[in-house]
Amino acid sequence: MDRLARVFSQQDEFIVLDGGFRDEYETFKSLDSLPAEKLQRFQQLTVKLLEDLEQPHDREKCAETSRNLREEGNNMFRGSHDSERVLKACRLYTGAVFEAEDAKDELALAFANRGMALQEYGFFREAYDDCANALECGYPERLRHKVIMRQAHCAWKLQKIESLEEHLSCLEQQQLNETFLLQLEDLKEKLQLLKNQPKGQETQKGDDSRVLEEITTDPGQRGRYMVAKETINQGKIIFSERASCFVPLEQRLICQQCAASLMSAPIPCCKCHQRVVYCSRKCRQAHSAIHKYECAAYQRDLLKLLGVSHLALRLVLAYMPQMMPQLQDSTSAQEIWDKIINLAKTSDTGETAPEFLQSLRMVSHLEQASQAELVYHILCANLLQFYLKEHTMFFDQFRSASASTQEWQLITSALILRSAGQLLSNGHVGDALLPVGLEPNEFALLQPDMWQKPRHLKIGQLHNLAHSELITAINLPYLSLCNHACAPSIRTKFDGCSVVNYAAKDILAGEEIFNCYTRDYRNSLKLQRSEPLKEVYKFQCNCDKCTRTDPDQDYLSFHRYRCEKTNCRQKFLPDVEIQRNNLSWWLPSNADNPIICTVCKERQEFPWYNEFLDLIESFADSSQRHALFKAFDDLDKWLVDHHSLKRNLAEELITVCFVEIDEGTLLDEVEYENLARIIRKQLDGTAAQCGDTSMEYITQMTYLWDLIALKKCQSSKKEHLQLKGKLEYLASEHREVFLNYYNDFIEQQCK
Ligand SMILES: C[S@@+](CC[C@H](N)C(=O)[O-])C[C@H]1O[C@@H](n2cnc3c(N)ncnc32)[C@H](O)[C@@H]1O
Repeated sequence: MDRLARVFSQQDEFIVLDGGFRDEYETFKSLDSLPAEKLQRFQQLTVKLLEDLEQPHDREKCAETSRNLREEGNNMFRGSHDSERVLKACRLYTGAVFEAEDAKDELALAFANRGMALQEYGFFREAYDDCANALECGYPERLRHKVIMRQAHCAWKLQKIESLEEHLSCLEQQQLNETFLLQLEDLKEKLQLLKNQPKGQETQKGDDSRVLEEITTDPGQRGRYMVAKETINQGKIIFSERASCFVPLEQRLICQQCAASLMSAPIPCCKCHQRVVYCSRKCRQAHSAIHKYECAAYQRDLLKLLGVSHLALRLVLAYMPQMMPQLQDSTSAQEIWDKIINLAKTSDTGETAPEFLQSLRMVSHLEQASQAELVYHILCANLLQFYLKEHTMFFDQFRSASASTQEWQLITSALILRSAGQLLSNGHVGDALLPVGLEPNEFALLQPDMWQKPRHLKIGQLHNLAHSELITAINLPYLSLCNHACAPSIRTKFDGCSVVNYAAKDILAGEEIFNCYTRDYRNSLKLQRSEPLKEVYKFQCNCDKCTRTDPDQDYLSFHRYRCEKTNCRQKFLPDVEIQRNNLSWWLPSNADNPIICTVCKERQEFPWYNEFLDLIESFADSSQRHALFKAFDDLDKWLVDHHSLKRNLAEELITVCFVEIDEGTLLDEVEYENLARIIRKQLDGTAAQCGDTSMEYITQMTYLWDLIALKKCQSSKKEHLQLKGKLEYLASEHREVFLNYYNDFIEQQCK
């Protein structure tokens, strides 16, 4: 980052924005028209930066590290084949696959061995892919029949008749020993059985594809927005959208094509130093049209430095081929740019318009950005365009176009800048559930302590998925048409690179459908929301919640106290102004912001707070636990209704309890019931403040599921079904895991 900041601060002085920002094209045109010597100095800095980012690569070292990990995997696999050891071997082999990088011989062996372990564990689709990976990387000729046999076996398990036929016919042409001949005969019989099997009925999809919403335009600042065409009941799906452009946040190792976060056999790009992975060969193939232009940037670890401009680059890489038919006859950069702007002005805004057109039409407030912010985005766009020119074949696609390559370079810089500006006020971030405390280079499905078989957790392990993280920055131009209100009308479920939007309440015909760009009115003060809305989205919120006489009443209802002074003991709501708009005094950053009783004006000392934390610390000591549960109940004396601190303290208590349980501490019956009671109370508080379909609710719910699965608390069938109903709001990869857990351990208790 330092290096980038240094170069950008040197390049800064070359950017002259006399007369302000006109548009993206004019900005780069004026940069291009700098005196030749200046322009050369400016671009030399870019060249030097890209050179400096190059990283040394020692293939020998990679091969050695990979070999060692593979051997460790072999030792693990050679022992007993209990499922935990097999999964440990898969994890070690995954390390070998990653570390091999482009040391192809080692890579082939690592893939082959991982395929063997995955097959043993029951991940047949992934094992099949790994066999293909091993063969592709040049697995030794004399042993290839072993890998093909394994592939055939997986194809049989996956009921892929054509692939099975193909592999068997390939094996028939090989010289096989007796054991392999027997296996071949066996698989041939299995193939016949598969072929004779009656075909499964095609399931009819219900046709509920009525469009419930439409886009309207306000000529003023509010621009386009979404309204309900008919009454939409709470919980109904309003619309879904699949994004073709997203980037992993914080260099997270999720599938670059489908954003899957639960991977048992991640396939890395072997060239870009373990920074890019796919969940399958299919995804790797589908992403190759983008990755061929990004690989060299990942090799230099350039993209993590560029924030929103990386996503902007993806938009340009993905949409350029779709725009080309309309642009390729233009003879000058000016003409191309005018056509792009005209495309963006056409009126077709619906869900059915191609994604690139929907994206071209997204609003941008770049003209209102500060000079420093603007210059930063200009320099990022310039850097990326220069990178594409020097290190990729990106500009080859313009060879048959009428305008010159230089003109396409200008257009590319301008488009990256334009997309970045649009994404600043239209981009979204997607979340997913991940195991608590997972290292960035570890994979959830390969954690041996958690799983009993593929996608089936061990009993009592669901809470280890109780951690929601932001994993993608994602372009969803249709969802972006929703304007903001502090009480959103939708609940957005992120499912990989798709979203499903549910009605968060009943919406009447003709009513506007709002998203919420910030924390909502129950989770923030008006002032805390209005700053980012002004800063990032450039408007002042006039929604119902912000314009009522007491705009903070809902948030404050989660901050009601009873005064601790004996001569007062009145219920009070803190005064937002006196509290300097920050009521979370328990956070270390707010330590100098004590709460004052608005009735007696006395400062509150909250002695019970530290006492409670001390009791949590000594949770392992069974003699203290009773006092802790009692202290939790006593919080009701000072924290009124669903005070948000009560939720926080419940969370601390529940987390510590489960850490102890995971480490083997056994609670007695009463303690478990107490714990279940606290979790239920916590869920009630979460439902009140965040909603009972929120990620907060779902993550907290996992603790109760574990106690029910372990038969450690009383629960009713009604409660089980209520909890099961929340699965709807999970991404499909997680829903499968939760549903397996329900079926494995909870369903039977309903009978
Ligand atoms: C994600 S876009 C929403 C769609 C946008 N109205 C359009 O025409 O494309 C965000 C921008 O819409 C405008 N906007 C969104 N909500 C608004 C509101 N409640 N009041 C005024 N403007 C709003 C702001 O310009 C904001 O930067």
